[in-house]
Amino acid sequence: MRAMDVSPPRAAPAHATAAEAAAGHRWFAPGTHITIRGLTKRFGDAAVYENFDLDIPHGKITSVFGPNGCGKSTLINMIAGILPHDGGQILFEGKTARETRIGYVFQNYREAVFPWMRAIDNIRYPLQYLGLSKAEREARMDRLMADFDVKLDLSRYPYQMSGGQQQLVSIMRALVVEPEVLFLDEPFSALDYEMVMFLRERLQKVLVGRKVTTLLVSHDLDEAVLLADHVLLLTKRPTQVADNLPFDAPRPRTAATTVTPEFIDVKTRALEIFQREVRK
Ligand SMILES: Nc1ncnc2c1ncn2[C@@H]1O[C@H](COP(=O)(O)OP(=O)(O)OP(=O)(O)O)[C@@H](O)[C@H]1O
Repeated sequence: MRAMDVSPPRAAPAHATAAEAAAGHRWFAPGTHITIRGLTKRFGDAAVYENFDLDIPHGKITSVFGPNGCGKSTLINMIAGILPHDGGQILFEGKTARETRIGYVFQNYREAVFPWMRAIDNIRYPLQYLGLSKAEREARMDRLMADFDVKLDLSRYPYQMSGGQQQLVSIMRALVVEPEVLFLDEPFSALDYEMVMFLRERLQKVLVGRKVTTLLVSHDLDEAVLLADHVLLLTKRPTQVADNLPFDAPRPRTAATTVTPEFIDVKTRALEIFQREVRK
């Protein structure tokens, strides 16, 4: 039997190769939170990912953008550990997804919130699994309420709330565990614009303030760029990284950010890369 690798995770001076990853190395480049090496995923005979490598930076927001069906949701679901992969390695500073506190916000909030629970109980729900004292659970709830500055009556049930309000509940529920990594799959796509602006603004404040490593899948290029520290552009299948564009405009970013030259420059470059990939 092979001895288990019980050495502590360690930062590496350079990137690990896929072969090193396959050999069970748990080291990671400084500043990197998620290290993906040699990732492979097939659905039947169709390879979605083949020997895919990626480093995701710590405490930053990375937007994932790419051609239709290239595997954006598949990627974040594999990283989050809710979809198995066929080969390769995904580590969070040397740890597995199970050893990492993760939050996930789905596009379909109607299926994500518990209809039989009041909004406040939906938000509080995951805290019972963290083994915290009552005082600490209450402190977490208070911090979250203060961060979001919610004016909403949270004693209501989901059916008494608008779609945007339900998505706010599901975002708050994902954040109450104070995740190290947050996954957002098209979180605003079915919401009205006023609510989208409110959620973008509050979410940015919390994620940047708490330095949560975030992966956001968005079909809206404006949104992908607006919220991101890095815009990860993917190719068609088998999917590879087409480019990874940094965007370091000051925060908070608002609708006014979208008319700045920096924003337009990154968006234009992203669009060129996207169109090149779609035409291939
Ligand atoms: N459970 C599954 N069984 C078979 N094929 C699947 C399954 N899940 C995804 N696929 C296929 O894998 C590919 C990637 O799917 P995925 O949903 O990750 O892409 P996406 O980039 O998020 O798509 P979209 O742009 O439509 O949101 C698609 O061709 C999809 O049809």
